[in-house]
Amino acid sequence: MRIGFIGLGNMATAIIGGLLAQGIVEPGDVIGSAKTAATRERRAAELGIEVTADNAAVARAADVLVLAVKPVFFPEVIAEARDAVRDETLVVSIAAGLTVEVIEGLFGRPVRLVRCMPNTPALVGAGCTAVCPGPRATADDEALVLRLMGACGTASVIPERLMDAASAVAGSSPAFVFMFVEALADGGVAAGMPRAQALEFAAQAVMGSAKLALETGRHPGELKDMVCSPGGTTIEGVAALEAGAFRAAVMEAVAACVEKAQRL
Ligand SMILES: NC(=O)C1=CN([C@@H]2O[C@H](COP(=O)(O)OP(=O)(O)OC[C@H]3O[C@@H](n4cnc5c(N)ncnc54)[C@H](OP(=O)(O)O)[C@@H]3O)[C@@H](O)[C@H]2O)C=CC1
Ligand SMILES: O=C(O)[C@@H]1CCC=N1
Repeated sequence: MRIGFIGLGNMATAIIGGLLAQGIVEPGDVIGSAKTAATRERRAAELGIEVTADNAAVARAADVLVLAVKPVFFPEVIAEARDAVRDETLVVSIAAGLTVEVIEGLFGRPVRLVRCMPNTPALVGAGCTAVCPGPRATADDEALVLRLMGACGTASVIPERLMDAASAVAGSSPAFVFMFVEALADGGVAAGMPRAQALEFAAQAVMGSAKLALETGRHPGELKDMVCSPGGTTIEGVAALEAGAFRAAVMEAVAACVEKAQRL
């Protein structure tokens, strides 16, 4: 099975890196295209994959064709690739906001299409991918995408009406988490910690907290309460976050992402 990627940016690279690290594919199984020679050369060197400037060549070579350019470039890359997409080619879109109907409209004919919303932790096998099979995708197509993306973390089928929400909560949220990690570390540095140590402690605490929530299944409020000793230090920090409208800011960030996806 050959997997083709049109677009070799941040997300495609995270998926390819994850698939290679998990041993799901070999570098020779992957072909990709990018706009600039600089990106093509960098990805070929980093990942050992075949690269080309020719999007149609990627579509011709691929059993699974992943469309991994920004939504605004979908019309032009699909125009270049569509004649090379065969009836048996499985097309996977990872674009935010673009519905199955819109993508099929760009192909001008029915295609076997699965929409996915992955995130960059796929690179280290800890991704979270929402999967939405289009009407012409078969049960085998769905199973294949779940197997591929599941190898890079978790992968779950969701209805298309929830894809914009999943795009925010899974796709975009790593950016918010990294901002939080950076801010935690800044606070540690302000209190005298060396930068590298503060970053390591902050990232490890975030990872451990996520693991605790996932593995215990306990409500995050209960887990928060377990940290707040009566009259202790943590509740002072919780009060400071509430004064800064921390949770409202996070909810507004999710809503802003959803709104933007609906406009794409
Ligand atoms: N980044 C993320 O965390 C996530 C992104 N996504 C989705 O993934 C898609 C890609 O996003 P992201 O990886 O962040 O974007 P990037 O900007 O990092 O990468 C886009 C890639 O597309 C290439 N490209 C642009 N035009 C063409 C073209 N005409 N033919 C071939 N390749 C082209 C670019 O090439 P070059 O480098 O040469 O300019 C680049 O390699 C988007 O649709 C986004 O919604 C989904 C989930 C998470
Ligand atoms: O910012 C974006 O548009 C993409 C989609 C989800 C994460 N990154």
